Amino acid sequence: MSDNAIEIAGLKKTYAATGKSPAKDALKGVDLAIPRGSIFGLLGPNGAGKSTLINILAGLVVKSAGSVKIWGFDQDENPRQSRAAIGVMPQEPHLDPFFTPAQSLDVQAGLYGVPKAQRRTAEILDLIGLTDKADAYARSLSGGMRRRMLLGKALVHSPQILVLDEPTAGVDIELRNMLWQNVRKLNDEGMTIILTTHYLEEAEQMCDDIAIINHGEVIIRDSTANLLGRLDSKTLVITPEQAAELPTLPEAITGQKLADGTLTFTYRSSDTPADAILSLVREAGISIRDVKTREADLEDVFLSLTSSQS
Ligand SMILES: Nc1ncnc2c1ncn2[C@@H]1O[C@H](COP(=O)(O)OP(=O)(O)OP(=O)(O)O)[C@@H](O)[C@H]1O
Repeated sequence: MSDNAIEIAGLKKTYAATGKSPAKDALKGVDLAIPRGSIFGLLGPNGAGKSTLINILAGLVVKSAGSVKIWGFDQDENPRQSRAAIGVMPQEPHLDPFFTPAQSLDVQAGLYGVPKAQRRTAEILDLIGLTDKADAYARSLSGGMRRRMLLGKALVHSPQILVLDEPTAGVDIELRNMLWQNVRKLNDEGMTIILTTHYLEEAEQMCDDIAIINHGEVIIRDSTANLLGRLDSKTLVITPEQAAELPTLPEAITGQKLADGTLTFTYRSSDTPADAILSLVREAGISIRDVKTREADLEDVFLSLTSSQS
């Protein structure tokens, strides 16, 4: 059996033309393998095709071409098994107005054919911190609690793979922390996690591997560590003792004077030692009050890869 949780080959999706909008190739032949046990980030600008990909995995959108294997089960040949292996936490909280949280989880488990004796309602309510709301009226749940329910519902059938579509968009810090703690815990217990997020700092902290999608294609897929190593650019941030102008710089160094008088120097650490910049600054007669360095982060990598394509 393969070591991949997900194997996607030649995946295409064309949304048919409607009224005035022409047909849209949302995925143009995606190949992607997601290792078992990993936390995998699917990133990309708006409209890149991330939701389309996730919705195909979730069985909500029908692909136009290609193959999708979930936990080794081909979606077309073994639809039931492939669906049982994956749980999806969608973006939008939606409320089951007639069910309490406990009932709602129970109904969801029923939809997945989980026998009563194997239902984990109490355990899931505890995980998502809603034990004391188990029997509350649905309408009394806050927006944050409704989000928690989305996570709970994605877990009722004990899937091997959990997909989170923008789980922290617009949520407060407490809920964000709770979500990430749960993601780490589930991953430590062996669950494969796939997530999309617009917060690149979060992806940098959480994900072992990352794929960046742009215009319906995977433009890069690598470990987070390798991606960060791709740009060996560094920035030296200097606060001068007195107001100072940027000195004349060689081509390999890009300088900027910020509104607060701080001078920044961006350079490739493999070509230019920081000392060369400090010498240039001193030779220009600038005395240094403070100096800091900043490494390239995932945002820099993301922009360098996607901006050349748009
Ligand atoms: N149901 C649909 N019918 C027609 N076109 C669609 C449909 N859903 C998405 N698209 C188009 O397909 C492309 C990919 O959209 P998708 O929602 O997958 O991107 P995304 O990367 O998830 O973006 P976002 O981060 O904004 O959610 C976009 O151009 C979008 O307008």
